[in-house]
Amino acid sequence: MRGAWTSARVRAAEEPVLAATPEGALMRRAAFGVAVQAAELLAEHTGAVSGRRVALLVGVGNNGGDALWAGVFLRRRGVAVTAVLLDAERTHPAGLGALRRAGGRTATGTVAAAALEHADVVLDGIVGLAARGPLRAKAAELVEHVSAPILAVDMPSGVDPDTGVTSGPHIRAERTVTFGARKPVHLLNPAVCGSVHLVDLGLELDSPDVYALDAVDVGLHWPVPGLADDKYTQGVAGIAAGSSTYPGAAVLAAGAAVLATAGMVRYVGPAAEAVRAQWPEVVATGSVADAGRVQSWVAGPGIGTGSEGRDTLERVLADGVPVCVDADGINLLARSPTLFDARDPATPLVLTPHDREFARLVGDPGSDRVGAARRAAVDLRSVVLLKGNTTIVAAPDGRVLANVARGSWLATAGSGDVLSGLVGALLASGMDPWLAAGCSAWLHSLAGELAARGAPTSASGILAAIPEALRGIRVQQAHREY
Ligand SMILES: NC(=O)C1=CN([C@@H]2O[C@H](COP(=O)(O)OP(=O)(O)OC[C@H]3O[C@@H](n4cnc5c(N)ncnc54)[C@H](OP(=O)(O)O)[C@@H]3O)[C@@H](O)[C@H]2O)[C@@H](O)CC1
Ligand SMILES: Nc1ncnc2c1ncn2[C@@H]1O[C@H](COP(=O)(O)OP(=O)(O)O)[C@@H](O)[C@H]1O
Ligand SMILES: [K+]
Repeated sequence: MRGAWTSARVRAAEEPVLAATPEGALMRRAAFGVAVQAAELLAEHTGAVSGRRVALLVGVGNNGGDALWAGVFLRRRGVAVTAVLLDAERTHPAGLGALRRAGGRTATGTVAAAALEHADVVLDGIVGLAARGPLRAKAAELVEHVSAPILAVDMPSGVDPDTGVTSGPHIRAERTVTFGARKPVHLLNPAVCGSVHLVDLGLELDSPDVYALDAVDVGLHWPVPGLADDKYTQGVAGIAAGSSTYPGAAVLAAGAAVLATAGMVRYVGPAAEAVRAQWPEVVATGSVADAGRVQSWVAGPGIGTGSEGRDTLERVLADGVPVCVDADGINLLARSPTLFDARDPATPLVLTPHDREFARLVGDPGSDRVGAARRAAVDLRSVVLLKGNTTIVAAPDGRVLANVARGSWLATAGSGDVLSGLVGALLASGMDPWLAAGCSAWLHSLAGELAARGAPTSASGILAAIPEALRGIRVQQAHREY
């Protein structure tokens, strides 16, 4: 798993390393990493390094200092470097002196505009860890002149380092070189960072503020039956979904659970006939009382918000096994919070709201979706999976992971029902509920991409792509084992 740490924690971790190293050593190390990546970008885009032009956008702090020192290293490779200073008086003195000695130039006014317009690559050293708010007017005006690829120093300027939120003009980088540790922006808003490269500064950091999964993580955790397993030992997932009006939600959620893991799926509800017709392997009954034992429940997709749905949800929450509550189940909880009392707080609960359901439950998530999901998880003593292009999964113990979707094809009717079936299957396997929700979101996104392949798909298409997505991560796991 990759981790990211907030700017305050990275600063705190830098302190002892700064104290133990000669002055400027850390900055030069960081800047060298920037120069290496800048040279690579130059070579990729222009076919050469020596003789090419790099412009530096230099703010008033150490982020600007990094850019200036990177300019020094690029000069040594024969690059023409021009620094555009946002405030000459407050520019990093050692960096500026070193760049001048190395033959770099500084520019203001129309010369600066021309340097930015003609650069082959531009380094964004406007602001880093100390960033607050969007680019200020002067910086924003200068950035207007840039059409070359931008390499962000530490992070793209104008973007909040800890939330990834943009609220005005900001840099959109092709590549970002960050130092010491990834910051949340790198996991939460990769669209503005481009590819992220990490320069190790020897910082000591544990328990990241935000995690992200990759294919190997998901492949390693996804349950695979062993020699001694049978259909029961792998966990039986129960699906309480659908209604006579919405049988499709039940078919999709049950189908996702069938395809996600081996073992067994039970269904309860008024859509039993439709579910059986599509998935003959599902054991379908009319009510929770008749369902037989399960190791997890999914409750909510398409159950409506009437008394029947409410009774089902209450029974499921009282069943003493992990539950994933989605869609109408969340609306029912929002409308009647006393329903939460049916649950033993020690039994895991995963809530999977989209923004509007989240708002009904605990209020508008706002732009800081990580903060909102984290608070909701603590308040509701549940894992909260807040859906969106970036899906946030927060656990009541404070762990948060972010899953950035591969494109937006998942935004299609019934897609969430498929996700809830995946979560139910992984909960039944006994997986940690936070990880179960995270792995589900990750695989859902991959299945969406495989189903779409560049053209609109459907929830049924996403469902049908689950086996291919799983085969893909099993291959990754096999590679890791040898
Ligand atoms: N510490 C270390 O060991 C190492 C640190 N390293 C590097 O230092 C960086 C942190 O440097 P830093 O602390 O000097 O602040 P930095 O981010 O350059 O900001 C400077 C000033 O910009 C301003 N400003 C704020 N918002 C703005 C906006 N939206 N648009 C425009 N301007 C804005 C604000 O000043 P103000 O004008 O408000 O007085 C702020 O004080 C870090 O990201 C990494 O690159 C590496 O060398 C590795 C070793
Ligand atoms: N713009 C988007 N980009 C990527 N994924 C998205 C986007 N919008 C929604 N999604 C994903 O699509 C799914 C939609 O779920 P949901 O809103 O419950 O739909 P439904 O109720 O129709 O099943 C979620 O997994 C969500 O994360
Ligand atoms: K920057």
